[in-house]
Amino acid sequence: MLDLLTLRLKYPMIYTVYGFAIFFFVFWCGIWIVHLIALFYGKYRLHRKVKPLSTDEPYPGVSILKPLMGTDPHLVSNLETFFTMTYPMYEILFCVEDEKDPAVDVVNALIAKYPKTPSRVFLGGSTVGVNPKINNINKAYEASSYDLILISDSGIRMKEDTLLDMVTHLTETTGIVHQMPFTSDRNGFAAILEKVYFGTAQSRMYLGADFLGVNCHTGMSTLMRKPVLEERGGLKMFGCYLAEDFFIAKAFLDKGWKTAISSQPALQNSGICDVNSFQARLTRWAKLRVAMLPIVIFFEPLSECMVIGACAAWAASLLFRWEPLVFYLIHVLVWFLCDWMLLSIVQNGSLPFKRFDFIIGWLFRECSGPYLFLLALCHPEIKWRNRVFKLTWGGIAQEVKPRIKC
Ligand SMILES: CCCCCCCC/C=C\CCCCCCCC(=O)N[C@@H](CO)[C@H](O)/C=C/CCCCCCCCCCCCC
Ligand SMILES: O=c1ccn([C@@H]2O[C@H](COP(=O)(O)OP(=O)(O)O[C@H]3OC[C@@H](O)[C@H](O)[C@H]3O)[C@@H](O)[C@H]2O)c(=O)[nH]1
Repeated sequence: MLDLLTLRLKYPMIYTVYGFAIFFFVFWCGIWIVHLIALFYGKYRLHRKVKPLSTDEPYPGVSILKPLMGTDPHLVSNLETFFTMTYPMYEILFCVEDEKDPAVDVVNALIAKYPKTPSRVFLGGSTVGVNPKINNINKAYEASSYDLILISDSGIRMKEDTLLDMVTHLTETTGIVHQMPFTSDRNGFAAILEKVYFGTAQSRMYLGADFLGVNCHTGMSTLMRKPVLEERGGLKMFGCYLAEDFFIAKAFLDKGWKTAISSQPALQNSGICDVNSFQARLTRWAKLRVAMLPIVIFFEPLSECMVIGACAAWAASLLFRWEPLVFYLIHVLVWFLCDWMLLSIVQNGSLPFKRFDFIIGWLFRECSGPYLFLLALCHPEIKWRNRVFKLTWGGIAQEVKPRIKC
């Protein structure tokens, strides 16, 4: 009788343990496929020579929306790159919420310096939702002259041909072309950390997602078709989300449009570059992802090198009797080498730091990543610039001291 009871308890336990081991091992194999996709697809897709559009058609005009809030030591030179692009037909619409913001003087000086580039300033914003970026740019969006809208955050730097590169990727079936987040070359440990993160962990998932058509649209530099947005009621309809980028792309995908990354990654070049604000930003983004897609609570930590390595080492020791420590160390080493290759592909040129800096930056990122994610889960309130928000499941945002109902 006792034996029968022991057997009844023992077998489900064994099945469960082996079930977990098989799941971890299969997931680990899946992650290596994502590594391979990112390496091959990144090599094939990024940094292609920009081809001019066919001479039969005129270049489509682009309205560039620049939400600004405050200044930093790089703001002038970053904004200046928007005036020196070679694209033939575009306008720049600067948006500043607070009329006393020092960014207003910066913008006015640049407009005076480049009188031939059509540009305007929109002050005061308009309260169409809770998302302060949407509130800031909606007036300019409504006043924009062209059917293509480029939303470009304040810290973004453009090359002369970046806009052309984005427009050439906008095929007949593509509704949105976005730049994969990356960074320009800056000095200091925080800059290394940012480059390592965006060029490895994030690029891997971003390239994997773009290859498989999964929505990973990040709105720091994104070109979209205004008529499609208009069909959905305009930009203001997305003001109730903090992750407006994700929901805009979802609206396009639901309507049958494709989204695509451009060949040049986004050069983030904010003059504020420190470890704390970088980590706060990653934590904020993680909170957005968790609220929009709760399944990432489980999968995102598992996609981290150190976590999946440990799970797979345990699984391999159980399933195949492989030595777990050796397995784990080889796993970390190969992951590290793949990340180095991926970063070199995304950078497409010499890196502004030594290999030793990469090792330190990479170890710091890989060890802090799971901790930051845990922090995001424990403190779901979101602080963005001078406001605090909370998100309900599904991604609808509420300001903690609400100014408008959404
Ligand atoms: C075996 C495959 C396992 C897949 C595990 C997926 C775990 C997700 C891990 C990392 C997420 C990186 C996502 C890309 C960048 C997102 C940056 C971001 O958070 N941006 C927000 C702010 O601008 C924005 O609102 C969010 C945009 C989209 C978020 C989408 C998250 C899901 C991405 C899933 C990627 C799956 C890749 C699949 C490859 C097989
Ligand atoms: O209160 C604000 C906050 C931000 N912004 C503007 O919004 C842009 C992005 O702001 P930050 O650089 O602080 O934030 P992030 O880089 O994290 O933004 C990113 O994540 C959240 C998404 O909604 C954004 O689309 C994406 O760009 C900047 O151009 C900034 O000037 C405002 O206009 N008002």
